[in-house]
Amino acid sequence: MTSPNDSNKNNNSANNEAGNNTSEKQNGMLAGILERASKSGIGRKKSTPNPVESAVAKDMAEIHSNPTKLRLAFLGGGSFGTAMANLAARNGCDATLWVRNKRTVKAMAKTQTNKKYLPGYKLDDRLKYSHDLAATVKDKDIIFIAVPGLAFRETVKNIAPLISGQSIVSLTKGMEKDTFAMMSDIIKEVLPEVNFGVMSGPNLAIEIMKNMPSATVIASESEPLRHAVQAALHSAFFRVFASDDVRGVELGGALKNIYAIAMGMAAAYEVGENTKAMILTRALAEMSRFGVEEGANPLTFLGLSGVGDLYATCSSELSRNYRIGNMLGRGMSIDAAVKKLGQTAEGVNTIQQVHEKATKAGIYMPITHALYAVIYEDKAALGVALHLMEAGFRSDVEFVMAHDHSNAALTAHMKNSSNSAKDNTKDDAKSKNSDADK
Ligand SMILES: NC(=O)C1=CN([C@@H]2O[C@H](COP(=O)(O)OP(=O)(O)OC[C@H]3O[C@@H](n4cnc5c(N)ncnc54)[C@H](O)[C@@H]3O)[C@@H](O)[C@H]2O)C=CC1
Ligand SMILES: O=C(CO)COP(=O)(O)O
Repeated sequence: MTSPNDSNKNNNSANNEAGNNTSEKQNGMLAGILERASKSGIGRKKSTPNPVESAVAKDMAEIHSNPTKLRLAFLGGGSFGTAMANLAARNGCDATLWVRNKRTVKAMAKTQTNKKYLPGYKLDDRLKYSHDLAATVKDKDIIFIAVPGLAFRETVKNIAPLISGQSIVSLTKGMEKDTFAMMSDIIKEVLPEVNFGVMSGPNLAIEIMKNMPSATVIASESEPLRHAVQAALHSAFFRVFASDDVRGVELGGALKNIYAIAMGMAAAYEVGENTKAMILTRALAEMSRFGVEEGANPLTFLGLSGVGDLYATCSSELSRNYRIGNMLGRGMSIDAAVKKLGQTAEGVNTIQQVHEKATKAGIYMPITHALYAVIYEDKAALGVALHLMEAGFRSDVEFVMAHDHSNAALTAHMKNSSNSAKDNTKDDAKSKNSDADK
């Protein structure tokens, strides 16, 4: 199998002569960043297919022409697990949705709706429901997990003894509390032999239920798994794109929740479009900067799972994170806002994890730190926002362009000019005094 890296190498050598100047220029522009991303190897390394991968791989050609062969489990009966299971069932796959509560399962099977999380939306007749985890997971090709980040490890541990040849795909956009583990880290830790992927993108569940055209990204090192997920979920309403940057795609989905909270809060203050554009764009810079430190490819943040999801969640009241921010902006405490929402808002925990990690690692994340100060240190939002605006000179798009991002030279120059202006003023004053003395 040829990896995307191999084909890049071939293209590069074919274009070597003609493209020398351009490629030097690009190397200069991306100086160090791509190198750091590839050195850390996260999300870029191609592992040798393991026995689990071969379960999907061996049927790949058939799956492509006939996705109905796929047997899929969806764990987590909230809005997203239900929406994705429904898409798969509608595509004709053998799809089972596992929900932990027996009574809820009975009600869903009877009414073919998810009354609590997606009220009023009829689910496909072919979707099956179960509260029996072992029966749901057994003999499946792919297990999609859509439980909140805080319940992810427990869920993976519960299915671990049931895994024989299944692949796992995380749909969760969270981070584990205190460990800073992403969901793919948890899968690797608990089930090191298992073939896995993560799916993330601008996918507000209710819009998907309304058949509003949407797109997402499946990221995995395994090409067969990427294809199988595309075959399972792709439709005229829902496009599934592929990536091999697991870390970048997963971080995009988790980090954007922080900024959806910031934007919801800003909206409560009735900020203008310029302000929203500034927050969104500087959020993207922060996400990419953090991503690079974590071994992601910064260019992934320009895709659906980065800027795409950032835009969707920062602009919509359908986003639970946005709604939390809005309630905070209207003066509610974080505990009261979470209680009122009554659904998952991953950003509440992600702010804490990223604040802590960025502080320890010295990663410049001013918006995240500012939000943390407002939410968890009870600082006044307007004062914190003013402080952000008064921060020193920075460069634009410094996460992909090689800049001196502290702008040290310019800052020093400004300092010198202001010092010499002060000296001149002193000199003027001195000479005025001495004139007066005369
Ligand atoms: N709702 C959306 O539009 C999207 C959500 N996501 C992500 O999907 C994940 C799940 O979110 P939603 O479905 O929206 O959440 P939700 O708040 O709608 O539902 C969460 C579901 O998880 C279940 N659950 C909680 N703890 C559990 C445990 N220990 N074991 C088993 N089930 C448990 C709850 O009973 C509930 O059914 C989150 O990480 C979210 O960021 C991703 C894309 C879109
Ligand atoms: O991730 C989402 C859309 O892509 C859903 O966002 P919320 O979790 O903020 O509702």
